[in-house]
Amino acid sequence: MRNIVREFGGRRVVDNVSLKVMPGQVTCLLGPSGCGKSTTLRIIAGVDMQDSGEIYVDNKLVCDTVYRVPPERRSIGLMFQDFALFPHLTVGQNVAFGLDGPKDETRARVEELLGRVGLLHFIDSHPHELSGGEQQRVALARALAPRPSIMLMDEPFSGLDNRLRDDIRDETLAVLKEEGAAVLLVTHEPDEAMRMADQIALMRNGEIVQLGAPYNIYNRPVDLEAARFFSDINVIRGKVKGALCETPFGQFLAPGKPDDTMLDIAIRPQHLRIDFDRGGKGPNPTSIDGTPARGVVTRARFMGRESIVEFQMDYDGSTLRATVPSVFLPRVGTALWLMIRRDRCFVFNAE
Ligand SMILES: Nc1ncnc2c1ncn2[C@@H]1O[C@H](COP(=O)(O)OP(=O)(O)OP(=O)(O)O)[C@@H](O)[C@H]1O
Repeated sequence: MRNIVREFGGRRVVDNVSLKVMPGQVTCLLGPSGCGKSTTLRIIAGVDMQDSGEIYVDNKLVCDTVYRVPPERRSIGLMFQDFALFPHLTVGQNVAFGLDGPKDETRARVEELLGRVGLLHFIDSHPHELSGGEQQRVALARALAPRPSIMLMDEPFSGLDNRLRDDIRDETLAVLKEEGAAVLLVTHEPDEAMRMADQIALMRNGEIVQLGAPYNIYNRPVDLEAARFFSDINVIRGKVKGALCETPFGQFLAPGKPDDTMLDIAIRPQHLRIDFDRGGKGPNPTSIDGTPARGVVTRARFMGRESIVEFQMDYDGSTLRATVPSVFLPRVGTALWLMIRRDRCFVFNAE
């Protein structure tokens, strides 16, 4: 899609979005509720129309503001959260629904897909005899049956309970990869995007603010909001002097930033280092971890795989949060020292 714009009542809901989705790849359109993800998907599907911009499938124009290929001829498969299987048709008939070739070819394709999602034995059952997760897999088989070039999926797993969801995500991903369609999956859950995506398009207020592989989006967020979208984050503010940012945790490199610029140093809770108090003193500063700052534990919670410890910092009374693997539960009131790994922090202009 190129320069897609969509307005409702003068408000830009999709703001100049360009995006390319490659065959055999899953792109996740990720963003908070209301940022315009579903509208984007509906425009690609052809059930809504952009105010400007173009859409191409396999390099052929399918829609601009004057020319428009109808939805059913766009070679696009759809799967939504409230995927409804036809209740009066069998599982096999549901999957065969969009196929119009010779009977034996249709039968072979239906069996191939049901086999792939592990439900061939349900071919003559009716949807109500299947669990939610099984119905979901039938819906996937149905959407993929006509070999669409593009699969559009809008929060397809949100109706499923948590434990089921992980398995279905993995299975779905395997089937999508085998079929080789270009997949655009809408989700507001970072975990889902990280799990599914080859490429994440992070969307905010109708715009794609960052596009990249999950690793890069997580480790090189464009701004504080992008960082915060993926996990809890601590922010320490500092002021630039001579390309260095002064903070209670020592200096951070701030190349190219003019003096007196206020910066936000952002650090995820798992990247704070905790050390013990030695009669009012902390560990010695190092080039990797900088200067330690002292805080007092205000809360400590055991979460199973990790523990979350909250500190009130001596330097300004603000709260920082650290996660530590396994069981480390300091008592409330304990003084400890925190350090920030230089290679794990993000430096942004202050908001
Ligand atoms: N037909 C419409 N008329 C007017 N406003 C609309 C219409 N469709 C969507 N909107 C508005 O556009 C904005 C974006 O909606 P959209 O459904 O694309 O967001 P979303 O990112 O998919 O959110 P969610 O995850 O909650 O579904 C919302 O504020 C919504 O109210």
